[in-house]
Amino acid sequence: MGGSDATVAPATSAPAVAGRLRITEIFHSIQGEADAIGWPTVFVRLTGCPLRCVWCDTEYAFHGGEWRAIEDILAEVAGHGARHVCVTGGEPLAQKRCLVLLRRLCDAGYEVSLETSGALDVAAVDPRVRKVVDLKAPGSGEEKRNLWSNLDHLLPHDQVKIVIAGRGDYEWARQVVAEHGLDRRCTVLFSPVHGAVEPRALAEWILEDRLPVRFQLQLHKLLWNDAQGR
Ligand SMILES: C[S@@+](CC[C@H](N)C(=O)[O-])C[C@H]1O[C@@H](n2cnc3c(N)ncnc32)[C@H](O)[C@@H]1O
Ligand SMILES: Nc1nc2[nH]cc(C(=O)O)c2c(=O)[nH]1
Ligand code: SF4
Ligand SMILES: [Mg+2]
Repeated sequence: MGGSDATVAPATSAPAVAGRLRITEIFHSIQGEADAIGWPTVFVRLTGCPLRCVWCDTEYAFHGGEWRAIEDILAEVAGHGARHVCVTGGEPLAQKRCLVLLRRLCDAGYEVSLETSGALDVAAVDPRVRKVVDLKAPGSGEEKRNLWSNLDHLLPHDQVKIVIAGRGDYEWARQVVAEHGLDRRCTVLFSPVHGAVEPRALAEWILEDRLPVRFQLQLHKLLWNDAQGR
């Protein structure tokens, strides 16, 4: 085999302990967003995010968390007994090993979705994962972070989500959808920033303009109005 250097293990046989991720929380709830809305789902929330969207509802995931081995995460997920798993954050793709977690979850047979900011490259995400890729509108304060090449990696089961803080964001989003033919690539979701724009106003703008996009509300906030968004 020629593998005389015992300190260099091939990546595929690296012990589980080397595959740690920083995790804020793992919890079981109703999926409140995107295509899998309504399904009982286990959420794996990875710690840390390089963005600072002004309306972010998950600032508690920016810092802290606990380093956990992938095997340990998989065991806790399994213990909840759900078919759907959502990997979110923070920004999950900011931790490289997130790609391994996603692959392992798919291998284990779960329906896996990934919530991502659209600022990090999604090219290496397992194609079995349903990617929910945000495009950050100007009202987020993070428009400059959009990685437009991510649009080239969208599969029909993926979704693009634009979270809208007002009429200006809506007009930006309408133009982006048209310019990039987004509705021909995958489902496009428009979601109001919780508490910032009247959901009915956004619904009526979409109807008035006959936009080929899907309106969504964060169902968990209607159900629980929990500051931690469960
Ligand atoms: C907390 S983020 C975590 C994943 C990733 N960082 C991202 O931005 O997609 C999950 C989703 O919640 C959305 N979100 C965060 N704060 C929100 C708010 N105040 N109102 C509506 N959606 C919000 C984000 O836009 C994103 O689609
Ligand atoms: N119930 C519930 N559904 C969600 N879908 C996406 C979430 C997220 O924070 O990414 C989320 C969340 O925080 N809670
Ligand atoms: S990218 Fe996601 S987690 Fe990061 S600040 Fe924006 S909404 Fe919050
Ligand atoms: Mg949330």
